[in-house]
Amino acid sequence: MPASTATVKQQPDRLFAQPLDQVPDFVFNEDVVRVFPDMIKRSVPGYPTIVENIGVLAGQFAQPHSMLYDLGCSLGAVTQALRRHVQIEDCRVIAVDNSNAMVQRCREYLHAQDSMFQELLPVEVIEADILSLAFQPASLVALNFTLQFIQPEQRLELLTRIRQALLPGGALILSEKLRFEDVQQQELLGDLHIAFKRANGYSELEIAQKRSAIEKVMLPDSLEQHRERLLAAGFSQVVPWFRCLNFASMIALP
Ligand SMILES: Nc1ncnc2c1ncn2[C@@H]1O[C@H](C[S@+](CC[C@H]([NH3+])C(=O)[O-])CC(=O)[O-])[C@@H](O)[C@H]1O
Ligand SMILES: O=C(O)C(=O)Cc1ccccc1
Repeated sequence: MPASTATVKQQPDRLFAQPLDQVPDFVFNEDVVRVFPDMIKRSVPGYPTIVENIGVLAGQFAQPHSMLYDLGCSLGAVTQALRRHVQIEDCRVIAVDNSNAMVQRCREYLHAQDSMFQELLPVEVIEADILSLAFQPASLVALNFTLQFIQPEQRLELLTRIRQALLPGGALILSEKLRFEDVQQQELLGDLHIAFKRANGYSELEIAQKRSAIEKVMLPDSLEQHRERLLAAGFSQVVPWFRCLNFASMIALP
């Protein structure tokens, strides 16, 4: 499908604009898919910079005859960036998400990318739970704002399995919203994030309703928790490479 046909299905995010009697828990369904590119750009400070630079970083870590994983790929923004930046022999991108609505639209967008550019890395989009995935030897794994949606007690095991699949010289790139142990820091960065959303056109009602929709399903950790868990999973080094307000991205080396 040409990109123009695909993009008309995108809409501005007004999902929480009307008052709701009860705000349901956030799910990645068809309604979210329609507004997702707008939602994530207006909600996550630095998102476009992070996505593009994951492609650039991948160019340094990707190795011939290995897999590049995009875990919790949503509409495949990271997969597209990987394919823009990595041209290495016998590399394949494996994009995984457990939302059927996301996976369907992701495949459409990747077909559009295929029709516009030649010699892109082959890609496979899999609808699956990343917790039950058998990883093949990988030189790059991206968890771009996905770990925060995994049950906290399952995070260490997932990271351990990713670590075991990583080849020497490869990397995990982990991007997350951060929580802060210090009450004042939490309040300041939380308020600044709200100011970011307001500046991007969200009303107080939209901000409040979205907050209650995600509070039980998206559970951020602190930078210290991330570092300690990554080391416990067997990574040797954790290097934060991007930070904007309460959002950060780290490179974890095997
Ligand atoms: N257990 C799971 N297995 C597979 N997928 C999952 C699971 N849990 C959640 N997801 C998927 O993880 C994605 C999280 S969004 C990632 C953005 C993307 N990386 C981007 O760079 O645009 C982040 C956000 O919306 O803040 C959703 O598509 C879920 O369906
Ligand atoms: O909207 C928020 O407040 C967030 O923290 C980020 C987000 C972005 C997209 C879906 C769910 C959460």
